[in-house]
Amino acid sequence: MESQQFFAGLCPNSSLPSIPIGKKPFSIKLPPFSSYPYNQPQNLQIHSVAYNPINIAHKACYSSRNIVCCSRNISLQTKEEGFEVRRKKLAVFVSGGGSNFRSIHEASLKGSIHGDIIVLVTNKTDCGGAEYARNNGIPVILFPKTKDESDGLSSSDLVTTLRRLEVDFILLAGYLKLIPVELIRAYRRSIFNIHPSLLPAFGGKGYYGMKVHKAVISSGARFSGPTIHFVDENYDTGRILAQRVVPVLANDTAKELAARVLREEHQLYVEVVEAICEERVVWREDGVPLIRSKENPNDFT
Ligand SMILES: Nc1nc2c(c(=O)[nH]1)N[C@@H](CN(C=O)c1ccc(C(=O)N[C@@H](CCC(=O)O)C(=O)O)cc1)CN2
Ligand SMILES: NCC(=O)N[C@@H]1O[C@H](COP(=O)([O-])[O-])[C@@H](O)[C@H]1O
Repeated sequence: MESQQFFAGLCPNSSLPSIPIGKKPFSIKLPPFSSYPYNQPQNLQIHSVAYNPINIAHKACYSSRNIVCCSRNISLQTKEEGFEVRRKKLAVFVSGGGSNFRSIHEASLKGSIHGDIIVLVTNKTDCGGAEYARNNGIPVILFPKTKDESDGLSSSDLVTTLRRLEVDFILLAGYLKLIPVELIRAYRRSIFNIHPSLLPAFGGKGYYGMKVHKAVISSGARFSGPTIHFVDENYDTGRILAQRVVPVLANDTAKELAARVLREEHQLYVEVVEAICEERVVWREDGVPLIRSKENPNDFT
């Protein structure tokens, strides 16, 4: 089978070449992989090596049925072949009711998300999300430190704490403060946000909660829906990873539209976090992130 070489979002090196658009990436047959410096599980097929013309570094790209990973020392296995991708550690950031946080937590407990929420971060320790965390034994961290909240963590202390907890991914779910550049640099391609409109429309500073839905209705837009994107230094400008569309009805109130979008958010975020934890996020050559289908490894959304 000719291998397709996509590069899992977990690969530590952003200079990895990704798939050329519309072209099969070149590959060569591997030398006997016993000479490989990678600790490969014996049962995996190594399909090819993608030589990175830029730095001549080469990475073993190997795949099992569902997941391709280009890795240094990440032992990759799939459930179907009796193997297990490492279970991921998640931090969720909230400022309000936390319904997305609850959906993700329930999916983790049910087992569909191959990861655990090990800490909740919030700027409002009395919000609904923080209360749910306390009721479910999830530690709560106050961030950021402000003049009113002096016992909040500083950005550097938050990075240190999340690193010590070995957090793999950060999920923003209704968090209303700007994530500082220190955290973004410490968790490159590992911070995600859900926004309640079809970005890039109706995003940016001032666009949060009901303000978004009111703007959508006022604009006359006929469709809306949630967007999940990577987080960069600015509000809502990171690479889009997933979207869902819902209709905007002629007589919709902002509350009715918000409820319709939120129902989609709960499903979409769980699906995306499942993919993140199963290392099914891959990067197209032009920098667009895609999600590899669990059922058919040749399908991407
Ligand atoms: N560095 C980033 N930080 C955050 C992002 C991001 O994409 N990059 N996303 C936001 C979430 N968000 C939209 O999805 C968002 C949240 C809040 C605001 C906003 O305008 N906030 C107000 C303050 C609101 C408050 O304190 O009650 C403001 O900054 O004036 C816009 C978009 C999370 N962080
Ligand atoms: N711009 C950020 C933003 O508006 N996020 C939105 O806040 C709500 C949080 O609900 P929840 O606390 O019930 O998950 C969600 O609708 C989310 O899209």
